[in-house]
Amino acid sequence: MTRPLIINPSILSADFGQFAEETRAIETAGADWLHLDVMDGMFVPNISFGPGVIEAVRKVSQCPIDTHLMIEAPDRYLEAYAKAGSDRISVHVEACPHLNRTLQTIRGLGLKAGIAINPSTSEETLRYSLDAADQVLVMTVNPGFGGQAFLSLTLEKIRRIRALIGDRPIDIGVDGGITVETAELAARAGANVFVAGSSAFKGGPTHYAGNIEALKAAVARGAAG
Ligand SMILES: O=C(CO)[C@H](O)[C@H](O)COP(=O)(O)O
Repeated sequence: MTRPLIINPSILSADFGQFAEETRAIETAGADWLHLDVMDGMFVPNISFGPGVIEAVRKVSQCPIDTHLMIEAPDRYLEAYAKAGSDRISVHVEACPHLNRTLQTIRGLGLKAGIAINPSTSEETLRYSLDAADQVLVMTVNPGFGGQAFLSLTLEKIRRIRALIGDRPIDIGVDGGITVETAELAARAGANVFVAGSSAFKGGPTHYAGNIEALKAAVARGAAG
């Protein structure tokens, strides 16, 4: 099944001192969704922000908000991130012993449910939860920090996940080290949602439209094979 190609800038790479302006600028530049990276200093070795920031983004943007919880025991916070204005929430397979239940809870809150998977985790961990998911978010770096290099070993995994999904209406996102070059490779492998931090925000607001246009052209080339 063909899914729409989505450019999903990660707010982690925005200038936090100009948060509202940055959010508006990246949306005006052509962002399809906005990706909000929540880090707890436990599941990943970095701390980012909590529901207050999602609420602030919701106030200034019409874009779908794609919240990525890089946290331990995410069930504790699903309601808070839903209330804050998320449209989609992804949790890590590595942080959810009862993944199917967690995904059902997210859907029960009226949101799309996503499963994020680390580079060293097998795609087999997804098999029995796919029917409860709307998205698989393939980490193409080890999560925790922006600006890392794309791990090419994940391309084969994207292809395997695409096969595992079959014709179910599930998006495959890629997250980490997404540039014009790696976005094209990931699209060719079967991804259709592209989280871009550094490459979307590089050069400041006057470059955002050009950055997003270049990413859109790259993923269209990749998807065309
Ligand atoms: O989840 C993430 C890191 O864990 C981010 O989404 C990632 O930071 C994207 O940034 P970049 O495009 O610079 O790699």
